[in-house]
Amino acid sequence: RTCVLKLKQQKSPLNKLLDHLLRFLEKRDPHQFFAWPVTDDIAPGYSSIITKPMDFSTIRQKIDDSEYGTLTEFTDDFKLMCENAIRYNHVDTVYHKAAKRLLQVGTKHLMPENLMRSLKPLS
Ligand SMILES: COc1ccc(Br)cc1-c1nc(N)nc2[nH]cnc12
Repeated sequence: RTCVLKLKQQKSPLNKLLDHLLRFLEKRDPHQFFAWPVTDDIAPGYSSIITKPMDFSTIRQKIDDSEYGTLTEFTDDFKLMCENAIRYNHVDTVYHKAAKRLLQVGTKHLMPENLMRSLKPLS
């Protein structure tokens, strides 16, 4: 029985990379605004304005369920998460500003030439 369990836990190279990238991106959200789904209690009317919610815990679950076939699908969810906060929150809020900064830092490190930098220690 244990051998089957071990096989299941074997991570694919893509999942190892996405795991590494997620941890890197989560570190740039010190206030944990993006750690969990935004609720209507936290942000009135959020669910009627933001039709495709996304957060780091959902991204984590999708990695663990091998739902990402490519890096682009992961990057799209990361950008969606940031853009939701940029759209819902006014420009002068801490959430709008945090989302813009996270998006800028994240896209920089998700570019191919910079990806190699974070890939090297993994190889
Ligand atoms: C999970 O969301 C939060 C958690 C704790 C706190 Br304090 C704020 C938020 C939050 N609030 C708003 N208005 N917009 C967001 N976009 C992403 N996070 C948020």
